[in-house]
Amino acid sequence: MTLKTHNLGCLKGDRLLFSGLTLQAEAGMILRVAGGNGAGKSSLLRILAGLAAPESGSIEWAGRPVEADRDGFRRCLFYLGHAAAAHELLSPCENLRWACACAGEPQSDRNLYVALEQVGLTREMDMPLRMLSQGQRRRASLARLFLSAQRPLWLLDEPFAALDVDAVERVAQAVQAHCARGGTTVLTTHQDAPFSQAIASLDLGDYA
Ligand SMILES: Nc1ncnc2c1ncn2[C@@H]1O[C@H](COP(=O)(O)OP(=O)(O)OP(=O)(O)O)[C@@H](O)[C@H]1O
Repeated sequence: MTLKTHNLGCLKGDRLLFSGLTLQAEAGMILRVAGGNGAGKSSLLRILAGLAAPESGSIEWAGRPVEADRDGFRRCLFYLGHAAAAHELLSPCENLRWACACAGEPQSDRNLYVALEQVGLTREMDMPLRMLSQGQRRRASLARLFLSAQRPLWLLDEPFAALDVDAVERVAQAVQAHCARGGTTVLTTHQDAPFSQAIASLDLGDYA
């Protein structure tokens, strides 16, 4: 399924971050949104996820305007924000259980364990989040990638931030596997995207 935007514009305060943004991300595609600090990458992903309204323009998913079926669109997407929506006093396992339940996808203990295993967090899975390093916290939020195969559209804001080489590799593989099964991924990253295949790229600076 394809995600398209037409002439999207984003205004923050009195600053037009970008305008006239027309993009197309098809099934099987990884689209990297690039741009300097403050260019509006997170703002764009929040707009694509339906968490903020654009100043202008429109968004289409699978050939239909997203406003035509907001709930259906929401069920198709997995959005990973820059800052983790997680509780400091809960463990990675508890946070993951809670996040999946809130998304309407309660998971078995076994599934939670396997997802946390994928991000190398089984030793820390029952420790309060506040006792974990930044990279371990990021791994904890990324565990949801491994429980989101059925959501065709992944919108990932800085998925590689704070991760070590091993975790970057695991996440890149998860994204590639998602696209190999026909999923679509739009992501932001400041580092060279560590994919073994060529990916599409869009520089927000071109729309400033
Ligand atoms: N409510 C607001 N009012 C005014 N400006 C805002 C508001 N929210 C965000 N901004 C500004 O919008 C700009 C874009 O922010 P955004 O987080 O989308 O950038 P980014 O490209 O993701 O940056 P980074 O690479 O640093 O994460 C920033 O300059 C930010 O200060």
